[in-house]
Amino acid sequence: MSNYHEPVLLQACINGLNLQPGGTYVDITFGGGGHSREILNQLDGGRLFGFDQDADAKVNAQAIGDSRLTFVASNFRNIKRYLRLYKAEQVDGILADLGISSHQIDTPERGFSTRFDADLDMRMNQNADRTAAQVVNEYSEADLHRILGMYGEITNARTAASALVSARSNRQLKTVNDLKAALQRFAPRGKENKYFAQVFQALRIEVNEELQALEEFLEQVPDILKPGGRLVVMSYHSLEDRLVKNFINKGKFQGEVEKDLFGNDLKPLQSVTRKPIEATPDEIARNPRARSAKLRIAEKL
Ligand SMILES: C[S@@+](CC[C@H](N)C(=O)[O-])C[C@H]1O[C@@H](n2cnc3c(N)ncnc32)[C@H](O)[C@@H]1O
Repeated sequence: MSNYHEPVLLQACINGLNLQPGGTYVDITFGGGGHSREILNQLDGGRLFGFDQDADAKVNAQAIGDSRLTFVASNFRNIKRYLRLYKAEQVDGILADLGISSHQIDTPERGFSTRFDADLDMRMNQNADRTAAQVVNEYSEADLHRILGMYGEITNARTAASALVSARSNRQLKTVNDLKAALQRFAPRGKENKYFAQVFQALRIEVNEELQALEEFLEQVPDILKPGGRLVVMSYHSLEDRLVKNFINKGKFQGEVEKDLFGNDLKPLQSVTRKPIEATPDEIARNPRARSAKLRIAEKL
C-alpha cells in the first residue's frame, strides 16, 4: 500500500479539517487511504466515509480494517444520496484530493500513462461506459479541439484535433502508441513528454467528466456540511482550482456574488485561507505529484 499513493500536503489537509475527535468526516477521494489513515488516527470515536469510484481503492479500505471507516464505491457526485443512506446527512468536514492516484498512473493496463503501451482506456471507474478510445475515435474535430485546448492547454490544439481525425480515417486509434504516433509530428521538439502528458490529461478529464463531477459535488456541499464544518479541496488543474475558488468566494461558478437587501454577501462558505496553500520545495522533491497542488480551505457559515 505504501506504493499506492504518497499523500500530498497531508498535515495542511488535516489542519484544514479542524478535526473534532468525535466528528463525522468524508474523504471523497480515498485512493490509497493516505489522508484517511491520518484522519482516523486523530479521531477518538467519530466516523469516516471514504468515497472512490475505482474498485482498486476498496482493497485499501479493507486493509485499514477500522469499524469507524465506511468505504463507498461510488462517484463523489452522488455524495448527498449516500450520506443520507448511511444516516449521516450532515458532516463536520469533507476532504477532496482530486485527479488520479499514482497507483492508477503506474498501472500500465489502465492507459493513463504515456510511458506504457496499452489500450486507450483512462477510466477511473472500470465499469464506466466511455473510454479514451471512444473519445479519440468518435468525437467531432471541434470537440477534440475544445478538449485538447481547454483541458490540456496545448497551444496547437486545432492542428492536433485535425491530425487525430485524419489518422483515424485510415484506421482506429486503439492504443497509447497509436495516439502518440498520430501526434508525434506536432509535439514540440525536446518537450514531447510534457506535450503528451497534457494530451493525456485532457482526454482523462473528458473520459471521467472530472469538471462536471466536481461542480456537482460542490453544489451539494452547503447542504451536507454542518455550520462551522470544513471543506478542504486539493486540485491539480487550473480549471478545477477556478471552480473551487469561485464556489468558495461567490457561492457559484460564474458571475458575481449575490447580495441581500442590506448589501451582505449571500454565500454558504467562507474562505479560511486567503491564498491557496502549496507544497514546499522539500515536499515537491520527495513527491513530484505535489508540484501543481493547490489546497483551498473553507468553512460553512
Ligand atoms: C489523488 S487520488 C487520492 C489519493 C488519496 N488522498 C491518498 O492519500 O491515497 C484521487 C482518487 O480519487 C478518485 N476519484 C477521482 N475522481 C473521483 C470521483 N468523481 N468520484 C469518486 N472517486 C474519484 C480516484 O479514483 C483516485 O483514487
